Amino acid sequence: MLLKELVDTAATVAATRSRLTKVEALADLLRRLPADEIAPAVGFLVGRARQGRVGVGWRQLSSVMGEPADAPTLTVADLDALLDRLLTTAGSGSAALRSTALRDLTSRATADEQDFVGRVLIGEMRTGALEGVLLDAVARAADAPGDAVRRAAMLTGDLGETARLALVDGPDAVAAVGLQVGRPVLPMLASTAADPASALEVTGEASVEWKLDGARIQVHRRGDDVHVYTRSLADITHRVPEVVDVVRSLAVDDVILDGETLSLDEDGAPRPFQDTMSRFGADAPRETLLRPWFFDVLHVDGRDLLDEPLSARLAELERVAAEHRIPGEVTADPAVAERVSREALAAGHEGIVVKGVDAPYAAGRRGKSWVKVKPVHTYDLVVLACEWGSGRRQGWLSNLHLGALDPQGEYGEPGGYVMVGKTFKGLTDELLRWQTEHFQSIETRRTAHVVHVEPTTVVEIALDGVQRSSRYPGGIALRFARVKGYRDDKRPQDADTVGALRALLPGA
Ligand SMILES: Nc1ncnc2c1ncn2[C@@H]1O[C@H](COP(=O)(O)OP(=O)(O)OP(=O)(O)O)[C@@H](O)[C@H]1O
Repeated sequence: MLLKELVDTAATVAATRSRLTKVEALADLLRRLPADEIAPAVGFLVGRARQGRVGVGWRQLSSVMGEPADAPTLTVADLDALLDRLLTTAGSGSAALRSTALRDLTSRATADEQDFVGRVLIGEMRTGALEGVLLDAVARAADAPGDAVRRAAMLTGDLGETARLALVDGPDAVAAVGLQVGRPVLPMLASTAADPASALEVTGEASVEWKLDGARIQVHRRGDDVHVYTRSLADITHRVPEVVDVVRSLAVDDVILDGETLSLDEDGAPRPFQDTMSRFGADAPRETLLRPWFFDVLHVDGRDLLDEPLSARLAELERVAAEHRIPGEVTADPAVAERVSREALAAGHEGIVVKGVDAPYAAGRRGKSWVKVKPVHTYDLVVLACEWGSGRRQGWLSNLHLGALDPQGEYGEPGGYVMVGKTFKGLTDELLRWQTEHFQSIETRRTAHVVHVEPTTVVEIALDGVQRSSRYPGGIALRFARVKGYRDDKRPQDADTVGALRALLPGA
């Protein structure tokens, strides 16, 4: 298929607020795509190419981009092949080869296509809300039930593959998608309540568990083969050998476990969140030892447990990984939940997660079956720009410009980001060093004091609240914002919304 058809559909989708019009436009496109272009096309549309990030920066791209072509000739397969090429061309002498490949393709693109290709390569496709719409479009185009398509997407963790399955192999193949050891599923997520008693009101009798302030892990073991995945399903097995050892030591053949990992200091107190996350980085130092704590089990020795109630899954967890369970208690009594919360906070953790004992494991959903309660508000925001520091921080990029997601396009393009504040608090020397290098590598332009960057870096910010402000376009500003750490495991479209922050306004 000509890339132009995809670019035009993306433009139609961006230009309308009507969900139905979006779904129809996408379904029409999906029906017309040849089988081998379905998965690549879906990846482009949702801003997640099959190949992942291929390491092209804005600067490199603008240096090769020449005059656009007059007539559209590029195909979806051409762009997919370019990404494959960029991914496999690495090492010495590769920069010139990569530039040539980029120049060849972009010189054959029309102006609209150049813009689209640029956004695909940089990973800046602003389609945060598009995944749900796309799943509806797949269901419509394949004449398959929406629920089955959504479930298949959660279980495969792969929208493109789900679309291909639905459109090529048909609705029965979608319905047959199950858990597979070795293929990560999207994690179940929690909603939020103000205190333990209100959380229990939502869930009824619940497993009230410590909320450890580490990083989410999902581990898959088949025989001796163990894989560890992050919240965003990246495979980090080789970075966490001590977690692999723990999983290998369990008395099972096959298992899928869900949990949290973090490092403790000599006294058993949790180390700062940043220490855990830094272990997930590419050349992370190994000086802190990670420990896994598991809170759920999705599969044991040939049995899928996803649809079993939590009470049954916890009984299995106790059987297979008793020593590595997260602390918690099953109760319907608010006083007990309060006590568990106090114990978690006293031990230096973030709060609790309250989970209804009858609920199945809802992969990829943020529902009412899991409710988190944390006394300190933290939000995930996207870095839009960074200011050069002064004094002791001279020469370092320091003060962050923070953006919240604007899914509906209240302040600009839907899926864009609205600036809501700045902070340079909470940054360690190590983070300053890292961010100075990182932000210059994703720079889009700069002025004397500020480096503007691609909105791709998610940072977790603790705050005391928000106030009304005329300084920022969203009309709100963060109060006492401080950096907790970078969230490599989250995508920019997972950032918190401007609406969620506005809800913190006094009297909102
Ligand atoms: N006992 C627990 N049960 C579930 N999640 C836990 C638990 N302890 C810690 N966590 C962490 O808390 C998160 C649950 O909150 P949520 O689903 O909102 O994810 P999140 O968006 O990563 O939130 P947060 O930034 O608050 O960790 C999980 O992703 C996991 O990393």
